[in-house]
Amino acid sequence: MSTLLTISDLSWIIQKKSILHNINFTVSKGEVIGIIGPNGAGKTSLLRCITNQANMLVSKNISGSIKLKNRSIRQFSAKEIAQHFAVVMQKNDSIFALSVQDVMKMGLLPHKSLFSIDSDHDKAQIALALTKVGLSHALHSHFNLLSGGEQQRVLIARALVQASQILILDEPTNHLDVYYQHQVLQLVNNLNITVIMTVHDLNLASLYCQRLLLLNQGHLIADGTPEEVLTPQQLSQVFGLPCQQSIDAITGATQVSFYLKEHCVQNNTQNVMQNNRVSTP
Ligand SMILES: Nc1ncnc2c1ncn2[C@@H]1O[C@H](COP(=O)(O)OP(=O)(O)OP(=O)(O)O)[C@@H](O)[C@H]1O
Repeated sequence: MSTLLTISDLSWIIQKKSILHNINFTVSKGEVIGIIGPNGAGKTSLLRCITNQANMLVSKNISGSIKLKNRSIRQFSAKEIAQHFAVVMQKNDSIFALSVQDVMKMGLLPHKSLFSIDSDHDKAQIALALTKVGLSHALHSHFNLLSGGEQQRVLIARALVQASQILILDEPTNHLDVYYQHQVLQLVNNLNITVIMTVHDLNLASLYCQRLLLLNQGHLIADGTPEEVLTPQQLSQVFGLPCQQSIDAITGATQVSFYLKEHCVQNNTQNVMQNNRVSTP
């Protein structure tokens, strides 16, 4: 697999606090990577650096390098970045006193020249993407009148029409009910493009990501398959709760569960200890 992104010695300090500390990893074409870790670990900050939001890599507080196809990301124009990355972040700007159709059209902008007219192909792309996220009926709805979950699905559909090589998603399952959590992550998996996303739900991350990066306090603690990263020892240390790892009987995926000691039923605990990998912080 060819390397798309190379992150080397990436560090970011704000007000003497280390937000990201000496991060190193590469991303190969076609990988689906989940970034996991507790609140404040630096997950969103890492995504922001990778996509060089607001040209932030020029900031003197950020050191190290990010290369896209062997070229420093600092050398890419905003339009080139948008051609390579489709980004759905958690905090959206106030663009959304718009119809769903207008929000979707914004996904086509990186590939268009100024004043170019919408083609039938564009309209078909928008309709297809909305159908994929179950919102074909919402084309003429006001974006800001949709529920949080529906808005999230529109933004993912907008990223789909952008047809970029790398999809960056910050908590894509936020606001989604369990049905759409699986729908959206399955959809993302079936795109056959490179995906980097932050995910809070470790079991969803395990099911849908082939590789996980575990961050804690700005440090990259582990990088590997779900089975390698979701170890009870690592997770109980990072999240501060006892943790057990098991294999899901239906999916065969590595799964983890956390619990408080107060919630353990004595006999069950002994069985669990015997059958599964368990660790306490
Ligand atoms: N612009 C900023 N100014 C000051 N501190 C910041 C800034 N951006 C991020 N931080 C701090 O950096 C740390 C990492 O934040 P970040 O949003 O990347 O964490 P996260 O892992 O995505 O958290 P969450 O799971 O809660 O979304 C936090 O302590 C946050 O307060």
